[in-house]
Amino acid sequence: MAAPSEGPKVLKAYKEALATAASVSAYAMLARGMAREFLPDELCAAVRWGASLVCSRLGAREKARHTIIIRRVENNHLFDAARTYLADKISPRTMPRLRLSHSRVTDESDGSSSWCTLLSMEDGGSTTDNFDGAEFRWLYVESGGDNNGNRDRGGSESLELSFEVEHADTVLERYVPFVVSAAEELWRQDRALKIFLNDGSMWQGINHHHPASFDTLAMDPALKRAVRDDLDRFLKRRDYYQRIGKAWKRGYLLYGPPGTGKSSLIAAMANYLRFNIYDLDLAGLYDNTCLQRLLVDMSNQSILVIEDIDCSFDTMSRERSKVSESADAEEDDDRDHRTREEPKITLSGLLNFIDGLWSTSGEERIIIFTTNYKDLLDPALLRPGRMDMHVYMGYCCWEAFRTLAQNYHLLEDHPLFPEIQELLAAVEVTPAEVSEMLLRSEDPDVAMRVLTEFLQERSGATKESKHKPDEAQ
Ligand SMILES: Nc1ncnc2c1ncn2[C@@H]1O[C@H](COP(=O)(O)OP(=O)(O)OP(=O)(O)O)[C@@H](O)[C@H]1O
Repeated sequence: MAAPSEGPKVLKAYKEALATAASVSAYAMLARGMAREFLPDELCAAVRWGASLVCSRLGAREKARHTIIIRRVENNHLFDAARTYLADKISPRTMPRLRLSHSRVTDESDGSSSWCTLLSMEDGGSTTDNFDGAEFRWLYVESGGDNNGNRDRGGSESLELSFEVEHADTVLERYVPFVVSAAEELWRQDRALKIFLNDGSMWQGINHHHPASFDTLAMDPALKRAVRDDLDRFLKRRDYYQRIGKAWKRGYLLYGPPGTGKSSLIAAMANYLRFNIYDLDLAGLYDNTCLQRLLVDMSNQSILVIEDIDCSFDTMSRERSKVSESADAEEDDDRDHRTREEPKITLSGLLNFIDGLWSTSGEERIIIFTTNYKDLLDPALLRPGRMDMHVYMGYCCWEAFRTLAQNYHLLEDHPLFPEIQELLAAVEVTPAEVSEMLLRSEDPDVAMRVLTEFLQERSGATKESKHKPDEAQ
């Protein structure tokens, strides 16, 4: 610290320093102004180049960044995809200002709507994303609109994606496709599922809230894994199907006795994939034109289900002759006329039709046939390459029972388990029958006893304990 006598000297030196600094900056401003005025553009550019060279030698040069602008304009799917993708990246924890909107979204396939909540950035907000070792920076920019930020009145919105120039190839070839597919996956997870039933040649949709999932499905664990893995592979194979020139579709034949979970498996697949279900009733169809219209009206990412395929074509013929008889009695109109003709839809016709139509229009389609009697099926359906996977839904095995015990009573273990395991190995009961027994009581002990007695009865074993008053239910 300076001594008191030195005070005035220090003050003077300080004032001189200030004056010097002021004059240096004044000279610098003057020099910049003069350079702009008097130096030719070429010389200025050369000076800038020289300066950047010095900087780069010193390692201080910033790498050149390029920017791609994605504007919000009608039909620019990419803007919506990027916004959805970013909504999943940004968080009120890390960003001080965010916008939250709650809007009604209309499903184009059937006109129904649902509500959706979306976080987005404010004007000037930015976030950084890392992909394959490259850093991508997103900036949200708004311009125009009225003073209340109403962009409907002439304003515009865009997302600016900037990156170091060395990543220019990555951005278009890999990063943008990645953003789009991530957004599509988020949309898929968010959307409310629907099940469509055909009323003649029109689909009628209702919300599909079936709770079945692969976790709650009682079936052989290895088979369950195989089905799930097959679906995963199918989803990832867009490019593969394109390369081999085949429609991006997959066929499953589910067979087994009634009550073994074929419908539950379909619901679990739909929930897993987030695909809508189109449950086709062939008996309601008059001819190929109806069928064609229904198939064309299906959206992508959907499952076409034809249940009890072994009797569908018989039923169709029966329905047709029934209508024919009544039409004979009442006498003709146009529709009656058609009903007198022979059935126009055959199984192989249907299959060829699906192959043809789906290879030219839709993608990501699954077709599922179910039957209780595989032996009765038309060989056209069993031909190699026709249905990609045959899934046998069988009687309740021990592993399947464990799933049901967990579903209904959260039971991992129970003193009656060993006996139930032995009985299940000896008798044929469907998961539907076991479920029904488990639902008889909310008390796990009682439910286990009820099931044991049921199984004993089935196996014809003597059940002494059943007649004891305290155990009887
Ligand atoms: N494998 C299973 N896992 C879980 N629950 C099952 C299973 N199988 C049957 N259930 C129960 O039984 C009910 C009827 O089963 P589901 O309709 O899925 O059988 P299905 O094989 O399709 O019968 P159907 O051939 O008669 O159409 C289901 O709602 C479910 O509660």
